[in-house]
Amino acid sequence: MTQTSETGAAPGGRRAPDSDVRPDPASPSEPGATARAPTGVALDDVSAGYDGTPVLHGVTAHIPHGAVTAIVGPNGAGKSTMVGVIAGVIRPDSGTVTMPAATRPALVVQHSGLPEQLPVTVRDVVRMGRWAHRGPWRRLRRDDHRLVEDALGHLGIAHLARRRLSTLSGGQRQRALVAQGLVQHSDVLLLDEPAAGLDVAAQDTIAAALRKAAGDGTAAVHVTHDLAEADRADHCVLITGGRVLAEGSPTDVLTHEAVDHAWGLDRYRGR
Ligand SMILES: Nc1ncnc2c1ncn2[C@@H]1O[C@H](COP(=O)(O)OP(=O)(O)OP(=O)(O)O)[C@@H](O)[C@H]1O
Repeated sequence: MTQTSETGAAPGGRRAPDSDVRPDPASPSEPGATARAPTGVALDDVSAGYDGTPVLHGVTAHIPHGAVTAIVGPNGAGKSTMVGVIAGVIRPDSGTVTMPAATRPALVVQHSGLPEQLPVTVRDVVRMGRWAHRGPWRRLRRDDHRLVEDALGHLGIAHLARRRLSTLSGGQRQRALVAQGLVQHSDVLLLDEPAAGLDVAAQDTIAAALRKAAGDGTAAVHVTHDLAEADRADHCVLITGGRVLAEGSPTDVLTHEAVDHAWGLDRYRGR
């Protein structure tokens, strides 16, 4: 049984016969399910890329539940590709991704990836997050509406709920997208550079949302270039050149030596 068949492949994403995305039978995923096994998402020797060009090379990593995980690395390291593989929108060429049974990871991309004139309000965008449970354009239930209003509140955008998304600032849009990710109540929440270009208040709001999701038992993952923010995560994966350079607690991973090596700064030392 695989889960990627439900999610489809991203443009250029391919699936090889020896790749697999496996449900973890030990862990439930429906909202309200509380007895999550402390397993998380496991990537085992995953290779993936685009149109025959490899990007990830034998990535093995563990994304724990009930924790905030930061994925860091230089530009082009493969962070978004790794998140895409976990989300199931990029099919591995080989290797396995194991996650809780029936989980549909919630993926939040950057606001800059949205069509400029999308004719939807902020509340519409957040409601769409419930489609994972109800189906597209289906009538939402009272519980769904409550979750939507809660998420609008958590992200500090309740007062913007009736505004068209296209009329908002970048930071406000990003908050709406994170709210959409939150209401999916997935076991696995993936935010790709959620705080890029945002002010300190917006960054704090999104960090708090990640922390809350982790507190609810979710594997809350964010890609970030902010090493101070990564340092506040519970778990950190440092990748460079499509390979995991280090994984573990931020203190263990984000050493001067590892950071210098990953970003190629060691060649500037000693000048
Ligand atoms: N849709 C795509 N088609 C082809 N190549 C791609 C695609 N998306 C990314 N790549 C390539 O894959 C490599 C890794 O890209 P990826 O976006 O995963 O890196 P990243 O670590 O997230 O980078 P950044 O920090 O710059 O966002 C890069 O060389 C990039 O050019």
